[in-house]
Amino acid sequence: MDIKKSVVLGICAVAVVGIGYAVYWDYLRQTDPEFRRKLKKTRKKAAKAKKAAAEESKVRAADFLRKAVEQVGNENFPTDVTAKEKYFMEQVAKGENLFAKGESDYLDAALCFYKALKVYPNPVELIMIYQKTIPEAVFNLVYEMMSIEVKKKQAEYFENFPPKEMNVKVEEVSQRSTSDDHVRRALISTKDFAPGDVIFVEQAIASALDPSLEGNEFCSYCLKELNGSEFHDESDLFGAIYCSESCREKAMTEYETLLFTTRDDSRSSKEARLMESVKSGKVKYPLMIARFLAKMVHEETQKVATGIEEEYSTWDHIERLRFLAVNPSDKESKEIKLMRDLFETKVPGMEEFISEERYLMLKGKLLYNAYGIHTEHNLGTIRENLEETVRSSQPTVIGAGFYRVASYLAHSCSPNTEVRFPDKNNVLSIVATKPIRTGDELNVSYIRVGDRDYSNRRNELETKWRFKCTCTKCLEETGEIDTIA
Ligand SMILES: C[S@@+](CC[C@H](N)C(=O)[O-])C[C@H]1O[C@@H](n2cnc3c(N)ncnc32)[C@H](O)[C@@H]1O
Repeated sequence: MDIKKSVVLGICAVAVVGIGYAVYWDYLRQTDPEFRRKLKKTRKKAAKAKKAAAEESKVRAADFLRKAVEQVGNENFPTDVTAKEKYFMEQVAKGENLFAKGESDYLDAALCFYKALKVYPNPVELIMIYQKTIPEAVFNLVYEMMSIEVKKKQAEYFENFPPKEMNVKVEEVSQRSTSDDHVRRALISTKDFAPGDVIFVEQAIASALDPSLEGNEFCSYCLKELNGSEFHDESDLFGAIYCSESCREKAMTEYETLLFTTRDDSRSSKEARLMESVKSGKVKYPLMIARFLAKMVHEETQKVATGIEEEYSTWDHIERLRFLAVNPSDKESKEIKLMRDLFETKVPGMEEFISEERYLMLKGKLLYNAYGIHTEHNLGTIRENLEETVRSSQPTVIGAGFYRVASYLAHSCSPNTEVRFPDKNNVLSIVATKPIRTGDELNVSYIRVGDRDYSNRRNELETKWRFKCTCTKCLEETGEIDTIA
């Protein structure tokens, strides 16, 4: 018998045995209930074991990834360029060798690629390269590590921010008032203070002068009054003036070059239209939003250029601030169009980032959280625009500023702290006005109190910040003091 035939016969014999066994099997299945029961049990057990094994390997992988992120977070990475390059090349080569070995080494391979990301100057670009060059399963593991890291960082936000030296922490407090119960975030003192003590000092994320003062006596960057010495920028066709060379330079680097350096000074230019809308609407927030967005772009480009990344970006800080929703109207649609037109030619893709939802959110956050910046000058003609609900206990303000930490301060008509601008610019100081103990909640007055009665004050607070003030002063005046435990 030749080999070919024997192979065919062999196959036939196996097939016959196979068919015979299948028939016998089917017969048992149909006729023997005990067999059927056992069979079902065995199948269930096998499926269960398979599921458990898959679960276990998933849990093991998740545990590996979590621990890996933790370990990488505590690692010291090289800082100088040559050492970074060397480390990067080593990790990438190691990762490639590992994934070539097969699935069992995918986790270790992913860890190498994740470590390489830590020293690469433009991580977003590298992720895009990974997506095209490494196996999908490994890429997904790298991606998973990145999202664990982001979630961990976000979850720890209020443990790391505000920094310890600011003497305050953000905590959730439950508000028991006569009208409603809700949880709100508040600033709690981490030290004792006497009246007059400065609790913290804070730089603005973005600020803007009242439009009537732009280009006129006040510094466009720090909002300080000029004392004769003005610094103009030749390329700025919109008349911003500065109190010092340093302010001019900062404005140029952070936002001005991006926003307003243009060869087109016609009234129809995008820049001119934005300024026209700010001035005619007598509102500060569009300029603040434009500056804020430009600053974000600057922050991102700096990150790529220097490889240095702050623990939390400005966007991370902003994201957490609460706000009141702004309903879209024609006015907002026009503002959004203006903003998109302005950015579209300057930063590709930015016009998509400025979605209606994002713009309204930013506007809501600014109006809800910003502080009016006051000076001691007698500026009787300058009044807060009614639409701009910036917080201020002073009747006159020269502009507004948006701050990361001070945003969390609650209101009281008889507050234990005060917002001050001691250098007569946009740098804010929170100063104790009463003795403060560690653990006390800090508050400021969102509105001018003076001799206004409680219903007048409550009206303003309810209209602008949608809460009913139940501070001791209000409760004393209303006689409600005993109704709150
Ligand atoms: C600018 S935010 C302050 C931070 C805010 N508490 C948070 O949770 O992020 C203003 C909002 O805080 C709340 N708030 C401030 N002072 C309050 C007070 N005395 N009583 C109740 N709610 C207050 C109100 O909801 C108000 O609209």
